[in-house]
Amino acid sequence: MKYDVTVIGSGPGGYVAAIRCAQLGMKTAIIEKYNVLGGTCLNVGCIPSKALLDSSEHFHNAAHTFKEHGIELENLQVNLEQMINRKAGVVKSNNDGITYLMKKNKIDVYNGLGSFVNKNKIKVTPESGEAQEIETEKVIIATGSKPTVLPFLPVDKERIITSTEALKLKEVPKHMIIIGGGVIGLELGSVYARLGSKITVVEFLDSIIPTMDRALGKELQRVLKKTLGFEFFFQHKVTGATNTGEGVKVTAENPKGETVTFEGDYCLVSIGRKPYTDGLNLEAAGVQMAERGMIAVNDHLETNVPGIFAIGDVVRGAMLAHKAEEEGVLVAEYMAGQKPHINYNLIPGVVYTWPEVAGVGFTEEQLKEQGRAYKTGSFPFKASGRAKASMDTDGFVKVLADKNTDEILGVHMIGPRIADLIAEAVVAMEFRASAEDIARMSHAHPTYTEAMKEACLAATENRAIHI
Ligand SMILES: Cc1cc2nc3c(=O)[nH]c(=O)nc-3n(C[C@H](O)[C@H](O)[C@H](O)COP(=O)(O)OP(=O)(O)OC[C@H]3O[C@@H](n4cnc5c(N)ncnc54)[C@H](O)[C@@H]3O)c2cc1C
Ligand SMILES: NC(=O)c1ccc[n+]([C@@H]2O[C@H](COP(=O)([O-])OP(=O)(O)OC[C@H]3O[C@@H](n4cnc5c(N)ncnc54)[C@H](O)[C@@H]3O)[C@@H](O)[C@H]2O)c1
Repeated sequence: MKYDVTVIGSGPGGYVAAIRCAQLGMKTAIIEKYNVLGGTCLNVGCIPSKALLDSSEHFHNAAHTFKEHGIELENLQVNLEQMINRKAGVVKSNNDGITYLMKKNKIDVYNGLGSFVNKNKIKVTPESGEAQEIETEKVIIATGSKPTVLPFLPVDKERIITSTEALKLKEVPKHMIIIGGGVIGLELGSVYARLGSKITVVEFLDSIIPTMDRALGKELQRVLKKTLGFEFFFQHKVTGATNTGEGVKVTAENPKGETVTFEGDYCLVSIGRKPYTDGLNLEAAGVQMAERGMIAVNDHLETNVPGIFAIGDVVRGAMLAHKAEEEGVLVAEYMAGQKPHINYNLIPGVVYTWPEVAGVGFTEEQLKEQGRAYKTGSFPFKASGRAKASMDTDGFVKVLADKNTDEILGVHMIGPRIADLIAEAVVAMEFRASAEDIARMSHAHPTYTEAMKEACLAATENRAIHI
């Protein structure tokens, strides 16, 4: 079989690229080594983690806030097995959805490991059965990433686990030690803290979610400690972890250079992810690598070999599903002769804790580093009528705008339903709105979105109304 384009990997980068290629009239194939489509995001990432975050949030609210709302429950219990089964059902229904989309767009799906024979020929080796070769004019590599593991942190998938195992535990841990205070650690830590686990986060740097605007990590740390009892150990360099049979022992070096030991029953290693290219046989096509295991690409996401492209977690940039999707669309449109563009500075980052956290554009730290003249406007949710009604008063919206032109340069939020609210900031910034533009737009009352308007009012001339 000969294709115009073959996509290797069916995550959000790969399957979206395949659909866009098919929409543009290319004869398209997609190769996925597992028997289900959707990649990390759908099978062991975004979707299952959000399913468990939702379930655990219901439980936490039932246990802690329902009474205040006048709803009384007796014998509240966690049925973890049902929670995990529901999650599996959510994943399955999305798997089916992608299979349907492949059919609808007449994309041929091959299950098996894809590896280059040469730049126009790919061998597909299924788990069982005969391998076959397909010919192709162009290739999009979308093979994603895997958790980073360190030699002194031997993940045994029993007690010392990664996010993949944490999404299907058979019991609620008594004490989960989390190595790395990034997105995965805080989201999955929240799931189990809400179900009753004690959570200890051991972080190498001096803040959680350290790449986001620093004000967000500070507020999230305060709230997670207050509402879920998280304990944080910063500037601790983890040096080892051992499965003791009944539990785990984690050793770390504290800021004074002393060795400290943490004991728990599970240890989640969430210290980042690394690009995944095992088995691709890139040498056969002559594709060059960049630093840290990434595939090297140019601005059009084309590798050094003309006609071979790479997108998503396997190339530079944020390891996010929506970034991978945009890149998939860009490559398809570029192949079709269009002139697509991605503004990487406006790809939002979201953490699905409660309160949720999100940011887009420059952080205050980045603006300081650039020496840019900027002004800030903030609005706390404790002054929002909507947030008071739902008792979600932690957090704020912070807007950074150019001091001279008033153009919005960054928006950083922590609070209720922020994951959805950040879209307004993205639209505003894509259209290069000023803070006053947003401040003058009507925002429905009472909604959480009013906090964005108020923060823009605060940034404009310090004229927020409700504070
Ligand atoms: C726990 C967790 C939660 C996350 N939550 C979010 C979130 O809420 N929002 C967000 O934006 N991002 C989230 N992410 C990150 C997100 O999952 C990734 O950024 C995204 O999946 C990257 O997409 P991708 O298409 O590049 O690769 P992937 O989704 O990793 O897909 C790559 C696919 O390629 C296949 N493959 C690899 N090699 C071969 C081969 N040789 N032949 C055939 N197939 C191959 C793999 O099996 C896989 O299916 C989360 C990640 C994790 C782990
Ligand atoms: N909501 C989302 O969008 C979402 C959710 C989950 C995962 N993801 C993506 O998946 C990727 C991986 O997530 P992650 O949480 O593993 O990585 P991360 O990069 O978000 O966080 C890793 C954290 O571990 C710390 N760390 C690194 N080495 C350490 C060590 N030896 N000891 C102690 N701390 C150490 C880092 O300083 C950092 O704070 C991220 O790039 C993220 O974008 C996104």
